[in-house]
Amino acid sequence: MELWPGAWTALLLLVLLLLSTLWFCSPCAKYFFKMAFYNGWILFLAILAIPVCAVRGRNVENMKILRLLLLHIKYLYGIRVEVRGAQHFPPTQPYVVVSNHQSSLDLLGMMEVLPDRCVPIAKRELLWAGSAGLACWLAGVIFIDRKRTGDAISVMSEVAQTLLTQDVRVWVFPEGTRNHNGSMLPFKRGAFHLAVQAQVPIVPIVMSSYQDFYCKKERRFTSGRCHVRVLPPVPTEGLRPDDVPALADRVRHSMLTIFREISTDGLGGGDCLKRPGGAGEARL
Ligand SMILES: CCCCC/C=C\C/C=C\CCCCCCCC(=O)SCCNC(=O)CCNC(=O)[C@H](O)C(C)(C)COP(=O)(O)OP(=O)(O)OC[C@H]1O[C@@H](n2cnc3c(N)ncnc32)[C@H](O)[C@@H]1OP(=O)(O)O
Ligand SMILES: CCCCCCCC/C=C\CCCCCCCC(=O)OC[C@@H](O)COP(=O)(O)O
Repeated sequence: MELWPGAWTALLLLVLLLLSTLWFCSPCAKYFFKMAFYNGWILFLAILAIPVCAVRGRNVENMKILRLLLLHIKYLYGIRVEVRGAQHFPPTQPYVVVSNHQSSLDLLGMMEVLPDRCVPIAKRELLWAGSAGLACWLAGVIFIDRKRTGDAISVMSEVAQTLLTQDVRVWVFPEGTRNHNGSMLPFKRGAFHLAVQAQVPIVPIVMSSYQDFYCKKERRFTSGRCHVRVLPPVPTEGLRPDDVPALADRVRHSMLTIFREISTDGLGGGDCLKRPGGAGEARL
């Protein structure tokens, strides 16, 4: 079917009008647009990053390129990221960073403080996230198969060696999955075993609750502020595998205390916690 040339313009204008009406009238539609753009923009940036990173091959130094490309996203979304405690990063030695994991938006806070030669540990599925997966692989992200505990543990043990021999730092989300419920899940112990095996310090990092600007359940995503707090390193020298459970509990407790302190409502309560009868209400 042939369309009158002006019809294309009219159609385009109609679509734009529809999209802008949705944007201004429906917070839910706005949420979906913003999330779609977030993922789409990262996939696009990854396409730009791949050829630049490929020159060096798989190399932790490529993480600097990803970081540089990702740092502006907070401005696009009107999110102010305020960092405190960056002086706590040990200047030279290897260490294990542990941080809370609320959403893929953690990338914004993470890029703000990511130390040099620091690689995140990620679920294997991310490797298949198109251009983003390839960019992560080129930047040395360590992938683990969460369905195979034995394999994941042996990857972590290899990482313990790499930390020391190649002078790298590792970033682990010890909750092991995203958690939107305004608290922290029990910590898995892989990061702590890793630090004890390598006898390197643990640097806890806490990102405040996103509840004032983001809620997946309510489909709400506005501008806002996120506090990122780097806590003093926790030494592991002299600790043995038997000490890992107590170490993990101690670190989680200190992180949860800070999370509640820096989150807007003073409790670190997630969006659903603010509503009577909300899904996470019983957790506090
Ligand atoms: C410019 C464009 C850019 C485009 C790119 C976009 C992004 C940019 C770049 C970078 C960002 C990438 C960031 C990606 C982040 C993705 C985040 C995630 O994927 S989080 C999910 C994956 N991570 C984790 O799961 C880490 C935490 N998990 C653990 O530590 C786990 O313990 C585990 C090692 C994975 C194993 O888990 P599993 O559930 O299978 O078992 P358990 O935890 O129950 O452990 C069983 C048992 O084993 C003990 N254990 C654990 N580890 C060890 C070890 N290393 N040595 C010895 N023993 C170990 C554990 O303690 C349990 O025993 P027990 O119960 O007795 O304590
Ligand atoms: C710190 C977050 C890193 C985010 C990287 C964003 C990449 C966005 C680009 C393409 C979008 C497709 C892939 C989406 C992957 C989202 C990454 C993420 O946040 O992983 C979650 C993982 O941890 C835990 O997984 P589950 O919560 O158990 O399911």
